[in-house]
Amino acid sequence: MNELGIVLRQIAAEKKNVWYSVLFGYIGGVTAAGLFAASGYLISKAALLPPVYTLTLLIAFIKVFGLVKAGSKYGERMVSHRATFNILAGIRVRFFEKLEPLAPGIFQKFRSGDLLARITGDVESLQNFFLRVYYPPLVLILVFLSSMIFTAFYSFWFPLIFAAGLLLTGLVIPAAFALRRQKIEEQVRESRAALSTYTAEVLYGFRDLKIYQQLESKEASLHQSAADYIANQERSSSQGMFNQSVNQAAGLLISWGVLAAGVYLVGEGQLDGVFLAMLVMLSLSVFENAAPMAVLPPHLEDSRKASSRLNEVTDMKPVKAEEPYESLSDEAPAIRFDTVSYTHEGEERPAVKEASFYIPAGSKTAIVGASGSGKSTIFQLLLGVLRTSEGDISLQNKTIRHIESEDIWEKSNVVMQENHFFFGTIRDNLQIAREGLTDEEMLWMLEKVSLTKFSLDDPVLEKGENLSGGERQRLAISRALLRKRSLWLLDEPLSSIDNVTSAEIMRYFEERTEDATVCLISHQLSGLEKMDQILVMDDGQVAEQGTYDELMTARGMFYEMKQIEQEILV
Ligand SMILES: Nc1ncnc2c1ncn2[C@@H]1O[C@H](COP(=O)(O)OP(=O)(O)OP(=O)(O)O)[C@@H](O)[C@H]1O
Repeated sequence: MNELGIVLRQIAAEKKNVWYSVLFGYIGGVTAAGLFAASGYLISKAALLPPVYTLTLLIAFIKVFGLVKAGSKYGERMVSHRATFNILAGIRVRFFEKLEPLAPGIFQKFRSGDLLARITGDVESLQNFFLRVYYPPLVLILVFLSSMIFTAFYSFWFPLIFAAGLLLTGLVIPAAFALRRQKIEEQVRESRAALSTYTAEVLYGFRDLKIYQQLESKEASLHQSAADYIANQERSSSQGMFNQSVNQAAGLLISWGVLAAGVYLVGEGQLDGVFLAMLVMLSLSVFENAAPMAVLPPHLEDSRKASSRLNEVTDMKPVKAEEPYESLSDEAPAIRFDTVSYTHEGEERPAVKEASFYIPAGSKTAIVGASGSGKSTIFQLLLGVLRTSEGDISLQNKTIRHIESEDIWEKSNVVMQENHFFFGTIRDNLQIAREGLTDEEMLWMLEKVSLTKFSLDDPVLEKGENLSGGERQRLAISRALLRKRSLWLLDEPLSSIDNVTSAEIMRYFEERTEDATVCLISHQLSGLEKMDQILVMDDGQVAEQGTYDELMTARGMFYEMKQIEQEILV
């Protein structure tokens, strides 16, 4: 039951609606039984030609029972569904609250389609926990107990038959079906996750699949997984109906048992025959409530599995700062890496090995090195997206262990190789830089990054699909420039931009960042003469560091890289 904690906590928060659901459910069940029982009694009594006022009274009772039953069933549906929606909303909010701090590293563990299936399908399936597992058995037991007390006035046999019937329809039959259902529900869940994963892959990889002419085969897999999901759903619901029907048939058999016992007791002179129809009708009505019990175990199992899948995500520990927390000032930070190592999850080789360097406050540092040498990992460590216990990183002489990642992000301007753009307009995408930005400021910035062909109202498609690679980079850098922060982390921000435009942007950038600490990852070695320091990464290690002139004089790795670059350019 531990794994159901996520839904039980939300149910506890809905106490009032839960109690009302039980109350209305109980009144509905008892009045339905009363309605049937009174009808049975009326039919028998009418045959004995009683005074008219007796019949009128009975009919009035039936009408009242009918009205109260309808009202309370309506009330039960309303409050139980209100409770369910509130519970689902609460679970979603809680899930997202837990997911948010995990977001930077979440895709190392989960595929996006699978996450989507958890957020939608698994949360959705938890609605059955409250509606079918949590409170209906309570209502059923209360209605049964009331009926048993009522029928005990006629003979002790009736409560005994009712109890045996409750055991059979509420426990034995549902338990017998549980195992078979469990397997089917597992298949439904798996096929739903597969469908969601295939859908995400086809959507995200549509262009590449088309280019590599693999779209058809992927689409075929997608159709197959959709067909599997539908087939599994069909099997699941037809089996659910079958189980309910068997349970209903068992309930009818019990009612036959009530009839048989009643006939015997009438024959023995222990029961007045006028009550026979009433008792049978009562039993029919009460056992009708027991039929849905057949689907309780699978719903319980389904909810347990769905909760565990959600817990798998929410139990992940976010990379967090430790106490005592320290905060960064708005000043440009000095950065120190002291024998820092980091190995990515699932990898054996460290991406960064015992890296040590110092970046003075307000200085400009370039990080160069072959692809895969650990440059981006250094940035992720610096941003607190990744954390390591091997070595220490400090910002403004404070160890990063005590600084919350949000604090670092708040003080930084980050332009990565790929930056995200939202569906909307250029204005929407620039406005996220800072509150209160005016159109003039944004237009001015677009001019500085040579994006004058765009107006602020021009549309931007999801992920900036309608922009070229260079335009996306320029938009990203202009967004960062509008933020005005004192730490700049740039991961090849101009790699898709032509040299002339790139040089212009860099000139403006240098003006704007005179006092800031700037770290620039670059594959291009020209223009690095202006940097205060260059770090050369090789296989996760800092192989060389110094000014441009120092490295060229040393004739080491940087010098060799420069020679190769020149040979290629000539
Ligand atoms: N999320 C990850 N999970 C596992 N390994 C990773 C992950 N990200 C990077 N790596 C590995 O860590 C090493 C360093 O990668 P990193 O991205 O830091 O290199 P880089 O120097 O920035 O490369 P590039 O210049 O191509 O961007 C590589 O071997 C890479 O395969």
